[in-house]
Amino acid sequence: MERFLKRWKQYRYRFVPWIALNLKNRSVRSVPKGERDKLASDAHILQTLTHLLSAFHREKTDTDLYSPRKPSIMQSAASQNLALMKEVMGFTVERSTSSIPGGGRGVKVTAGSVPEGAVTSLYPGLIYEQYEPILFQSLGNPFIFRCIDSVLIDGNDKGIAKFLYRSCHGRDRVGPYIVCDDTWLTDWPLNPLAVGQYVNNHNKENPANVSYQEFDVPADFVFHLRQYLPNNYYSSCLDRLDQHQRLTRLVALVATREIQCGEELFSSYFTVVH
Ligand SMILES: C[S@@+](CC[C@H](N)C(=O)[O-])C[C@H]1O[C@@H](n2cnc3c(N)ncnc32)[C@H](O)[C@@H]1O
Repeated sequence: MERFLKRWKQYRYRFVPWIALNLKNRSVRSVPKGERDKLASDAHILQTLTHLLSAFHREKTDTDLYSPRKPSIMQSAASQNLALMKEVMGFTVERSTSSIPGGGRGVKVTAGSVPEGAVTSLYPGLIYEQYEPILFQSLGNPFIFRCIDSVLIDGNDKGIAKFLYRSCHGRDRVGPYIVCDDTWLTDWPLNPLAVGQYVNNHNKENPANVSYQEFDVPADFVFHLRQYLPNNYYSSCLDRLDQHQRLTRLVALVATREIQCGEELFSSYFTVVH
């Protein structure tokens, strides 16, 4: 019994509500604690993001919030950034129908091939510290992701989650500057990496090919590139002395092997930390 309880506590269920109903699908990714959990180093993730987001910014078209967001402008800016992703990273990923029957949406590699250890996507959403209230947002919500340190990220693109993300996005503007991206809530994400919330859990026929990895964006990250980061905090900057001096939690989905064009990404919703 004691052994059972110990193992139980070691589990880190990434998506609690769905996993609770799907114990038959359970299989586990086992990781050692701390740095050794990392498939890609923090320096590699930071370098990838800086290169890619700098390319977006260099080629930026006028999609600023102050101007009305016309679908045609947003669509062309999103396609342009997808092309830049291919140029900078050598591959693209996009949301599409999952190959798993009844699996809803999934994410596929749509151009090039993903090398092992590459950042394939990011898990967007509003970040909650473990002591912050999330009960109402979590009801019937399959998009609440749990980090290894129990920080929660709500990546739902509908309902109250969408409303709260949008309102925090507006709240934290610094003058004309946007400090996070909210276009992942639309059909035209300006950061094409921000589709990790649609990655489905692996099954027998489709073993996992990506793995979640927490990454904290340093406080001195290039300020004008923050407009492409698809995460923001639920808590107000007024609760903290300087919102923009704090680390920003991201979750990267890192390739565990080379993934070819046309393949779907699959993760493991279960992780055991030793
Ligand atoms: C984080 S969401 C993933 C995106 C989701 N497929 C969608 O269409 O929005 C988690 C939900 O995806 C579905 N899902 C994930 N993995 C699955 C699998 N292997 N088989 C069937 N459904 C799956 C379940 O409905 C689960 O609640």
